[in-house]
Amino acid sequence: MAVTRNYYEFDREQWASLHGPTKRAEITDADLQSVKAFNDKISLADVREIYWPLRRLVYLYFKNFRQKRQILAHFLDTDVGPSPFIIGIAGSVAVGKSTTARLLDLLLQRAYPKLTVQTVTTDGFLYPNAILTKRGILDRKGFPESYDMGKLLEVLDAIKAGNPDVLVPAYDHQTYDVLPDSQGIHVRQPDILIVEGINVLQLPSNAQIYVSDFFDFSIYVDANPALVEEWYLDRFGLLLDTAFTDPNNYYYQYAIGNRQAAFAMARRVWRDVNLKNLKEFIEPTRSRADLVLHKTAHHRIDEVDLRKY
Ligand SMILES: Nc1ncnc2c1ncn2[C@@H]1O[C@H](COP(=O)(O)OP(=O)(O)O)[C@@H](O)[C@H]1O
Ligand SMILES: CC(C)(COP(=O)(O)O)[C@@H](O)C(=O)NCCC(=O)O
Repeated sequence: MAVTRNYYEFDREQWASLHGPTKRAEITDADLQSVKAFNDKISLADVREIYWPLRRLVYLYFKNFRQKRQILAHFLDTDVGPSPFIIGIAGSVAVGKSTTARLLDLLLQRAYPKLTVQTVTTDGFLYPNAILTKRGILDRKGFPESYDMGKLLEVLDAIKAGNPDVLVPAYDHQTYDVLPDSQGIHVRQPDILIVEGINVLQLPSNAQIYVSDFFDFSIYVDANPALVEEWYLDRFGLLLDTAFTDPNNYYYQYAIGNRQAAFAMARRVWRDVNLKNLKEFIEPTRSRADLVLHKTAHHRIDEVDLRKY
């Protein structure tokens, strides 16, 4: 293990050895199959070698968090009430944040069935298209000014304070717009909450409080932007053949039109919007994460960096 800057750096083999003593008892082959079912492209080797140690680390931090809450209650001689352990997951558009979030969610639930785990994404905090259009920033979707960060902070505050039912707005990639509140997600005092989004480690200037102030653990999913572009275009190609063929879809015109023109448009969107956003606003937040999962070709994780302090 090499220690550099503020991180311990592990290659894949070193990280895989940190699975802990109970690894085999906790997860069965049937569980692995259910992981596979949720995304058939997930490598089971990644689950064993990367996600089992990660789940163990998260659980150790979770136990420590609970102990600290008990100490606080003891000190104050009062019931401090429930408060979730919150995990933030950041990284580029299409790097695999939501896949990482869902996988970690599933593995935690499998290993610790008495705990409740919920996952939310921050894209529901984008301003509606009508507002973005009015402000002339529809082509800046995903950039800091396209999110209602005040609302995100309020919602996280309510969740962290143990509010029994907090509504998290949702985003629909189909219509390319935020959904009405009736279709939001209700966060109901989970033990662990995973919050995934490109902006979760950002520090907006003049803010008094940051999203990451609510996190007890944070992960940055990292990869070479040239690879992420490939994954973005792969996903675009898949959607072109499936979701985009729905006439209500924002990209429907491309699904029924010339395929080459559609890909040319997707490459432009990648270059002018998502890559620009990655370089200017997302990548600079990497050094704030507690853990960096670095991916190479085919989403294979080849290095894990763990923050020292
Ligand atoms: N570990 C993985 N193995 C294989 N494919 C993956 C993996 N993680 C993500 N993908 C694929 O990469 C694309 C982007 O992943 P996604 O989780 O949707 O990214 P994000 O939430 O960061 O935009 C999707 O097509 C997804 O199926
Ligand atoms: C809604 C998003 C900003 C969020 O990204 P995600 O959480 O899916 O990684 C992104 O998917 C997006 O729509 N970007 C704008 C440019 C584009 O159409 O890709």
